[in-house]
Amino acid sequence: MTTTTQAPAAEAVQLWSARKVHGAGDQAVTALDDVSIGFPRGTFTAIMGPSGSGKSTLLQCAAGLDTATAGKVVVAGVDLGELDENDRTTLRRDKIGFVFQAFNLVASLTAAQNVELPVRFAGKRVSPAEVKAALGEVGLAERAHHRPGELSGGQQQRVALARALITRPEVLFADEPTGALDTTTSREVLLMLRGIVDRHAQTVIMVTHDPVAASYADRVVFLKDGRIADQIALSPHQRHAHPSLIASHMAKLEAS
Ligand SMILES: Nc1ncnc2c1ncn2[C@@H]1O[C@H](COP(=O)(O)OP(=O)(O)OP(=O)(O)O)[C@@H](O)[C@H]1O
Repeated sequence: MTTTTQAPAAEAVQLWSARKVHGAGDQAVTALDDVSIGFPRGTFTAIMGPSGSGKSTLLQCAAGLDTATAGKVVVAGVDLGELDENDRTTLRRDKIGFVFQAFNLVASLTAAQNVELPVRFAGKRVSPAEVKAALGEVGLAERAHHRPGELSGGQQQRVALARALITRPEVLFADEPTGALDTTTSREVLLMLRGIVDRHAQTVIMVTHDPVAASYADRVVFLKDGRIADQIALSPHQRHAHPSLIASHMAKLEAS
């Protein structure tokens, strides 16, 4: 894999003038329009914005699941534009964790076997102690042998979180991780995300429509029409307490 050192060490992910155009000709849609932003290591960023503002596109380009049409995306010091598809897949496997709204667990496997999967995919030996520790970290050590169907939605998302973190990724991308959960279980998952940032200096980038979910982050970035329209930094004592502040920024953005 080609490695470069363009990214300042402090940034886990950096976009420079990133542009993404879907389709061509009359059908062309500019989903990301000259976006430059850094995601410092050990921080939790929420990405919000109206429907169609480019949140998923930003996440997909930043995670190497899609390629920017122009500009540069650097993850863990590696310029994604310099990688071929194989190297991008390797980078995603080794450096990036994902959690999705739909959990995406394998129904026939136990919680422990689901958590082991990324290690197996990387062709590495699975350490039962590490799997146990990963499940312990999300409070599910006692549920290691349960299948997803025997777990609540919140517990399934916590297994997905343990699976995403077992490879100690440089960055964890979360796409509406609480979208399918009720208020109580959402809170458990958000506290867990907050905890891995605070305790393990994990970098988390989360797309959400929910101001309450966004209020667990250090920073909320608002997109509109493919551009960064606004940002708010939340100090530790402002967090959780200000979903209404975030909601009012969103309302202003949607009205403008
Ligand atoms: N594969 C695609 N082909 C064509 N247009 C696309 C494609 N993917 C996204 N778009 C368009 O790009 C723009 C940004 O889409 P994107 O999904 O990134 O927005 P979003 O903010 O995540 O939206 P939502 O909140 O509704 O999920 C939209 O206008 C969308 O229709």
